[in-house]
Amino acid sequence: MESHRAETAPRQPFLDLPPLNGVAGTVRLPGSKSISNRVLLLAGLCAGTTAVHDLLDSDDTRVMLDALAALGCDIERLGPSSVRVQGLDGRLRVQEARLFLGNAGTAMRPLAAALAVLATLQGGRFELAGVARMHERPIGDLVDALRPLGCNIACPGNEGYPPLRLSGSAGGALALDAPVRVRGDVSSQFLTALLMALPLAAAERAVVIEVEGELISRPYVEITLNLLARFGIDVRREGWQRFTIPAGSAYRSPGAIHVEGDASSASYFIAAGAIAATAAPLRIEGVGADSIQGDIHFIEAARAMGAEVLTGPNWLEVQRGAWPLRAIDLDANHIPDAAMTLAVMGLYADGRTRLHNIASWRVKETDRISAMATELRKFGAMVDEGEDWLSIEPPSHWHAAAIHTYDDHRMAMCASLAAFNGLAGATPPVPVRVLDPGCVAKTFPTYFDALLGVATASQQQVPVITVDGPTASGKGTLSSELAAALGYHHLDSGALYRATALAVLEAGADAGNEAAVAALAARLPIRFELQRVLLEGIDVSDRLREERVGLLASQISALPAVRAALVELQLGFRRAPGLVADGRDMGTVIFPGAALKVFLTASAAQRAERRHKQLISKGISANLDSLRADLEARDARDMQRSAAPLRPAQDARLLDNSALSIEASVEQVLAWWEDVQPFATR
Ligand SMILES: O=C(O)C1=C[C@@H](OP(=O)(O)O)[C@@H](O)[C@H](O)C1
Ligand SMILES: C=C(OP(=O)(O)O)C(=O)O
Repeated sequence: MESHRAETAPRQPFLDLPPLNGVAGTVRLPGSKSISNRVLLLAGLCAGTTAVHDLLDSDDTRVMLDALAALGCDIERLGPSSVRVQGLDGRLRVQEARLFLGNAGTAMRPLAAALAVLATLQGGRFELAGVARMHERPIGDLVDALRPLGCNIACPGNEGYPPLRLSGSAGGALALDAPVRVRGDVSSQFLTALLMALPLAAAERAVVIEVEGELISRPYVEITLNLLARFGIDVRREGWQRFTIPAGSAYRSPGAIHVEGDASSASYFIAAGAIAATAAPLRIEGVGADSIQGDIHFIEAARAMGAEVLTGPNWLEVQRGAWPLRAIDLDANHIPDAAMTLAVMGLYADGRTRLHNIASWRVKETDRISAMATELRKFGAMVDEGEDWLSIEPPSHWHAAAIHTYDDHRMAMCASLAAFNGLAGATPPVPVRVLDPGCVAKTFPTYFDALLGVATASQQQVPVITVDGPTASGKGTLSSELAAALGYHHLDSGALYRATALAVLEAGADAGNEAAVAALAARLPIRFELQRVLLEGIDVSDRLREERVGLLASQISALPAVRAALVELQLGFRRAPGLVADGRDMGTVIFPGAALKVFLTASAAQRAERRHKQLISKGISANLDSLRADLEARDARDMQRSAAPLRPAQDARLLDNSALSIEASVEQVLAWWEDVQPFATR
């Protein structure tokens, strides 16, 4: 399943968040999942083309886009978050397709209904499947609503659950004389699905849908009605029980449509603001009080807990009000997704927070009542659960915990909010390990970047791993692999010296003038981006590897004033979630308090051989003996220089990788890293 994930989501098996102590700045929300998938499907069904702007790019929308493409819709990318969809005008262009819909309820349910209706009227065979959890999420109430209309639907796995097989032959008809009856107490998506599918059969007659029993998650049906209206379908609603699609209804493209930011995704930042925006409000852009999404009402719950929220057109500003937060008792049926965020806010409250009427949590990405109870207890909270409720009392003593996320994006995003525990008085503040952080790909692939873009941590709390060692010991490769495995930043301090050397060469400065070189170092306009080094915005990664640059770097790095000039710059790389710093004096001088220090060595013969291979593979001829002599001379110079000589820190762990593969070295360091972590692995 992970292979289907949006590549912008984290890939590592866990992400350790250090204790966070504030939030500030502005965050821009990704598009709403619920709006994106509805708009895509409606654009696919209607006549004409629809340009969709600010579309969410995530696993859930990708499966919808792929499904529409498989059904023969032309989809043109207009930009990073815009597409143009050529609709099918209600006529099947493809008679057979197998659609993989991941774990997207907003794709599975509406597509099932639309394709069941179209296959019955026009003929066709369609198979709809998803990930294993999707096959445990009920769809029986929708199947039971469609079968009496004459739709042929098989559930080859378990009755009432996906996968589904939908089939029909051309010239079929739907039995629509009696109202279509659907239950609404398990998921509102079944009603939504019928409301989007049945306009396809309402050209000549009105279609009536009646809800049996209670309808849950009602605001999502409002999103549906709102968007149907944008596409030319004016549904008449009588309470929440009866919906009439008027005779003569036909989908009409609005031409262009803009997707609001996701109000459920906003909840994590509203919570972060309520907990940690103490100096100035956190600004959240993309959604405002006039949103058509029901989860905007999360604001009221957050206010009840103490948040100060200002709203405007398409923006929110959130600041801490009451502190600790006030515990609340809330019927959260209207905000099933965002209410999970309230459970985590409960960790910061002045008593017991109780959420009820949330039975649907049990049939979503995971059994969310049970998952939330299990995981929040790991922090030390007292949590009780019932069939349709959850109550949370904050920890009296916080524990560092490794949180299982159950392939549920919201569990991962919620867990991250526990990293503010220092503000709740945790002593010491504890880090939070989020297992499988990549599951946020479902609706918010860049969530952790967004959070860490506005969250602050005290530098002392940000973990550092240092990797020092002689030239060609492989510390660069080891460090970048470690950083990737942990989702940490990487400081290649050697590159700073090389970049300074390049700057000296470019400026034609006198390399012997220590003060002049130090002045250049102090103003170095350097940036690291995706494994590339930029100097004044220009990619100089390859030039930094040039021989003359390396030689000069080695020379100027012996100058104390140059080393001093680069200290601040290096310290600045210590940012959440953590840092892997490689060089020659990382553990001894720059980060003497690092939680883990590695001193990497390999025999001179091995290192010379590696460098030789590297050069030969680039088509550069090289002599093994002279390479080895150069290396040994460089070692001697590095070890004997007076300013920060190359030597292991007293508390460094030595790793001789002469006979180790890169993977084995990475594994060894990760094992050492685990040794110094406070997480109890359960
Ligand atoms: O229609 C929608 O877009 C949704 C409806 C809700 O589901 P239920 O109606 O199953 O509660 C919600 O949880 C889901 O994330 C999105
Ligand atoms: C319940 C959710 O998703 P789905 O659309 O798959 O039902 C959710 O996003 O929290």
